[in-house]
Amino acid sequence: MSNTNRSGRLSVIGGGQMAEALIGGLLAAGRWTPEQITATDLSQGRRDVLHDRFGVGVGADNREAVAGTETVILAVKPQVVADVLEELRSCWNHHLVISIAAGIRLAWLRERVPADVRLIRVMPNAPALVGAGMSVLASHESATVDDERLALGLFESVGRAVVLEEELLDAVTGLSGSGPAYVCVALEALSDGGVKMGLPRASAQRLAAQTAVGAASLLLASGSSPSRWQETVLADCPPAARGIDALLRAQAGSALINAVSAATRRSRELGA
Ligand SMILES: NC(=O)C1=CN([C@@H]2O[C@H](COP(=O)(O)OP(=O)(O)OC[C@H]3O[C@@H](n4cnc5c(N)ncnc54)[C@H](OP(=O)(O)O)[C@@H]3O)[C@@H](O)[C@H]2O)C=CC1
Ligand SMILES: O=C(O)[C@@H]1CCC=N1
Repeated sequence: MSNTNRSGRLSVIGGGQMAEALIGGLLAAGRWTPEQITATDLSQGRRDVLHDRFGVGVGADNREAVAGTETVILAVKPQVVADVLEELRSCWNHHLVISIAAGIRLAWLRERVPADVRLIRVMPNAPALVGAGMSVLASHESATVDDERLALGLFESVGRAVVLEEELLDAVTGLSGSGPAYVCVALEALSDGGVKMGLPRASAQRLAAQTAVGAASLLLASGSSPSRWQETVLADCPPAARGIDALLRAQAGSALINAVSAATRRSRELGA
C-alpha cells in the first residue's frame, strides 16, 4: 500500500523560515509529494529557494494557490494575517486552515472566514528547521478528528507535536515558541564564560551547544524533572555545585521566568 498522504493538496501562504522547515519535513517524511504542495511568497527569491530546494509549486498569487488546494497553512507574520484573509475572502470552499501565526486566536480567525472553513491553530518553533521542533496544536470546534490527525502528522514531520487547549497557546508561545532564542542567549553566555576561562571561541561554542543537547536529551530520556537532575549533579560534582551557586546568586532562574512571562504577554497583545 502506498504511504503517500491521501488528504489532497496543501498550500503554504508565506514562504519564509517556517514554511521552509515544514515543507522540508513533510517531503523528508515521505508522506507528501512535491506535486501536492504549493507555496506562495511576495519575494521571487523565496519562491526560487523553495522551488529549487524542494521542487514544490510556487507562486505569488495566494488566491490561486488556495483555490487549488484543500488544506492551507497560514505562515505569514501575525501582522499580515488580516490582509491575507481579506484577500482570500472569496476563495474559500470547505478548506482546512492551519494558522501558525503567533498570538492570532481561533475566534479571531473564525470571524474572517466562512462557516464551512475548519480551523486549527499551531505554535511550532524554530528547531523545526532541523526536524527537532516542538509544536502545540489547538483545534477549533469546526475541526474534525481527521483534521486534527492530519495537522498532527504535518507537525510531527518536523519534530514533536501535542494538542493542548487554546487558552494555553500564548504561554506555549512564551516558552517553546520563543524558547530557542533564550537558549541561544544562554549558549552565548556559556561560550563567553568558556572563552574567559581560556577556551578558544569555536571550541567553547561547540561545547556549550552539545552540552545543551545532551542535558535536554538526558532529561527527556529520564522522564525526570530538571530540579531532580540538578540535585543529582549537586550531590556528585563540586565544580557544578559551585557554578549553580553562582547562577542562583545571579537569579538566573528568575530572569528566565521573566523572559517566558514577557513573551507570553507579547503573544497576548498580538491577539488583542
Ligand atoms: N520563526 C519562528 O521561530 C516561529 C514563527 N512562528 C510563526 O510563523 C509565521 C511565519 O514566521 P517565519 O517563517 O519566521 O516568518 P518569515 O518572515 O520568515 O516568513 C513569512 C514570509 O511571508 C511572506 N509574506 C508577507 N506577506 C505575504 C503575503 N501577503 N502573501 C504571501 N507571502 C507573504 C514574507 O515575505 P517578506 O519578507 O517579503 O514580507 C516572508 O517571506 C509567523 O506568523 C510566526 O508568528 C511560529 C513559531 C515560531
Ligand atoms: O516570529 C515569531 O512570531 C515567533 C513566534 C514565537 C516567537 N517568535
